This record gives sequence, C-alpha cells and structure tokens, in this order.
Amino acid sequence: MRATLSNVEILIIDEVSMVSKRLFAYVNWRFQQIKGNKKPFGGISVLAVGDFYQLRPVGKAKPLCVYEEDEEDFWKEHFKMITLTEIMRQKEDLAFAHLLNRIRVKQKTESFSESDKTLLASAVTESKDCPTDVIYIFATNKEVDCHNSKTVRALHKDFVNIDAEDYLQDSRTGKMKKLGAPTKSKKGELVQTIEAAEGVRVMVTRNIDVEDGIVNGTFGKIAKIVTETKAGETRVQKLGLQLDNPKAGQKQRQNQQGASDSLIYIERLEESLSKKGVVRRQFPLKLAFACTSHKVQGMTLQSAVVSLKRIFEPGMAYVALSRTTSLGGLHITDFAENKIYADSEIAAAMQTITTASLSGVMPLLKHVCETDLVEMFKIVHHNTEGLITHINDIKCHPELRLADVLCLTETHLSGSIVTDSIALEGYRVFLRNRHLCYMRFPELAKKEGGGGCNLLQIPCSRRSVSAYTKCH
Ligand SMILES: Nc1ncnc2c1ncn2[C@@H]1O[C@H](COP(=O)(O)OP(=O)(O)OP(=O)(O)O)[C@@H](O)[C@H]1O
Repeated sequence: MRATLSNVEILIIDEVSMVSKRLFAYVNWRFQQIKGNKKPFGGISVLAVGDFYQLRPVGKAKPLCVYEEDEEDFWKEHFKMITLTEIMRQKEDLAFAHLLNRIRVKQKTESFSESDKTLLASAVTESKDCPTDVIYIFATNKEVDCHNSKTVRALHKDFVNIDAEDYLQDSRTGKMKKLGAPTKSKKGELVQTIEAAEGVRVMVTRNIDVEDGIVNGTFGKIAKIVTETKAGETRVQKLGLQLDNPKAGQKQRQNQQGASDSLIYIERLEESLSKKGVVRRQFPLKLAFACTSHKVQGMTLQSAVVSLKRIFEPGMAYVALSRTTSLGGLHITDFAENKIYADSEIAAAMQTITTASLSGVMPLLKHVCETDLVEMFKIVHHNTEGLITHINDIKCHPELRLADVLCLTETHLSGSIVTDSIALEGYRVFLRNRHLCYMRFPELAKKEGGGGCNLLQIPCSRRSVSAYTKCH
C-alpha cells in the first residue's frame, strides 16, 4: 500500500458527506507518513466531492463541515467550497429538479407549499400499483432483505439456494472441517444464503477488481449458474453476471479465453467470520431488487420505488427521492411529509463554510507551477470528447491553461471555420477537423464524432513554434 500510494499527487474523495472526522484524520496521517511530509495530507492535493445535505457518516460521528470543539478541524482550515450550479440528472424535468432543491434544504419545522405538495402527491403510489421490475429503496437493511426475498420468490419459482460453505478449524488436528449448515451471518459478512436463478437482480458486495469496475455496489443480473459435480455432490462453482454497466468487467471479459458471452464470472471468496475459528466460502453477492438509501447515494435511475416508512435521519429521504431522472419515474410509498427534512446542523455549517471560485483555485497538480518547471516548454494532450461542450471546462482548468501547446483531440468539430466559441485567450488556434483529415476518404469524413482532429493552440507570448497541425 505504501509503495502504491507513494506517487499519489491528487486524492479525490467522493461522497464526502459520509466521511467521519476520524477517517479523514487517519487518511491525513497516513499520507503524512507515506510522503514523509508534515504538511496536511503529506502535501498532496485533495479534492473532496459531495453534498453535506446528503447522508452523514454512519453512527454518531458528525460530518466534516460541522465544527466540534474537541476535534481537529481540518475541513475549515484547509478546504474551500465550490458550488456546482447546473443540475444534470433531472435536466429534462426542471420542475422536479427545483422541487428536489427545496426538499434538500427543507427543515423539520417547515412545511411544503401547496404546489410542492401537489407535485409530490403525483408520485405517491399504492404499494400494490408499484412496478415490480424497478429498484426499491428503503431506509433499513431489514426492509431490503424482506423485499428481496419476497420478490425472488414471486418472480422466480425455480430459484436455488446457494448456501455458504462454512468450515471450522479442529482445535486438535488443525484441519478445517465443513459444517453441516452455514452459521447465521452478521452484518457485513458474506451472506448465509443466496436465492439464485437466472434473471435475478444482484449486487456485488466486495471490491473484486476496482480498475475493472467490479466493486462493492456493482449491479447486474445472474445470467448463468455454472455447477460442478464432485464425489456425487453437485455444487455451484461460478456465477455468470450480466452487469448493468457495459463498461464494467471489460478486462475480465478480454481475459476469458474462448468466452462467447458478455458475462463476467464470479467465484466464491473465503473470509473469516466473527464467530471464532469459522471460515466462510461464499459468492460476494446479495439480491438487489431493493437497496438502502445509503447504497443508492450517487446512483442515477430512470425509475424507482421509494418507501419513506422507516426513514430515520435527515437527508435520507432527499437522497432516495433524488435518484430518478424524472418525477414520472418516481413512485413514493408510505408518504409522510415529516420524514422529509434536512439537517439543521448542516444548514448552519453551510453558512460559515469558506467558498472559492473555480478559476481562483490552485492547480491540483502543484508541481507543474513550481519554479524549475516555469522555463520548461510544456505540451499537454487532452481528449475532449467534444470541444464545444467542454470548452468552458478547458477555459477554467488551471493545469491545461499552463500549457504552451495544448493538443486537443476528439473535438467532434465539423466544417472548417474556427468559431469564436472555441477561442482561448492567449492562444492561437490551429484546427484540423474531421472532414479535413479525411479528404481522401469521404466515407470516413462523413462519420460523426470520433478522432481525426487535432486542435493545437500556442500562447502568443511564447517563443515561436512552427505550427504542426497534421492529423493522425
Ligand atoms: N456534463 C454532463 N453532461 C451530461 N450528463 C451529465 C454530466 N454530468 C453528469 N451527468 C449525468 O448526471 C447524472 C448525475 O451525475 P453525478 O452522479 O456525477 O452527479 P452527482 O453530483 O455526484 O450527484 P449526487 O451527489 O446526487 O449523486 C449522471 O447520470 C451523469 O451521467
């Protein structure tokens, strides 16, 4: 771990509202130790992303932005807040987006306006009328387990129980002996039994390959149950999953020689249980017809059923209600206005938080502006995935703006005119868009998007560089 982290320059923390001061202080201390530097976080840049009006740290810990006398206040001392103002998730349903903005900050003592009540009422649905093929969001694990079990039995008559294989170490011989039946699971342990069938919705519960996107919280469906028979006993050997995110599991699929499907295959993991001496072998999966609000924070869904019945903390209803892209896709059961409320401590803390503007912040890669690099000639390559859409991001990107030559590819530009909208102050633009690159290949020139264009920009103030605009 020390070797892996020794070259880190930027740490990005997502869902920072859930990070406790203790965890934050630990990460700070670990980086100071690894980098051998007493500066905060060992001198690296830290970008923390999230919304303090969403879920708090689990347990009694207070969120980072809430001041506590006895705790070191890293947050206030070292962090400034930049507010993102454009809503992307509900961009096609602005009435819903604005309603969610009001829900986000609504205090327990406040009531909704009549028009907000009407909007919310349009999403309230009787349980019996809710769709069965969408994700259900509950406050508690108990409700989630109950819904999962009920749904698998209703939808899949042919399910098989995959029991955990539990082993106990014999204290005399030291040998592992298989137990006749799995022991009862505790919270966080590999599950006792998976009710599996082809088509059942599941969620991965361990980080199997972070780079490949197969992590705790990856969703998919069981598409294949692979069994093996040994000494007359048949057991499930592997489970083939069709992941919701087609980009996840690409590495595993490429490595599966001769595989003719688009599935990724999960095998049993082995972990010690909290019960002394017991080791469990089980697939790191759980049914996922339903999830808790904690699990769905960060998700975007087309449709969901949200139960407000056992909401037990501020921000919880807001997180659950704000996952769908439109009000039409949201179904609320057990509606109660008093379950929807924000944290008054957060509201107060937000008033005192130090703010900054995007253009005013330090470059995250601090070393690029250190003195010995100032005289260097800096060439930066950046894949824009559409220059028109991202030109404003580039304009206020501190690292990109340090470049003497900025090579922007995948500009998705067509036509041959440099429009004012892509001009960058202090730079000259040399443009080769797709159709100019493929003059001799009309079929390729006609295609949309993709590569084929380089946009080369040179700061006017720098020594002259012979412009190279050839496309690759
Ligand atoms: N620039 C963009 N253009 C188009 N869609 C975007 C853009 N940015 C984000 N989205 C989409 O908006 C949705 C929400 O994005 P994202 O999850 O990054 O937001 P978030 O601020 O982390 O939300 P939350 O904290 O509520 O989970 C996603 O479906 C994402 O694909």
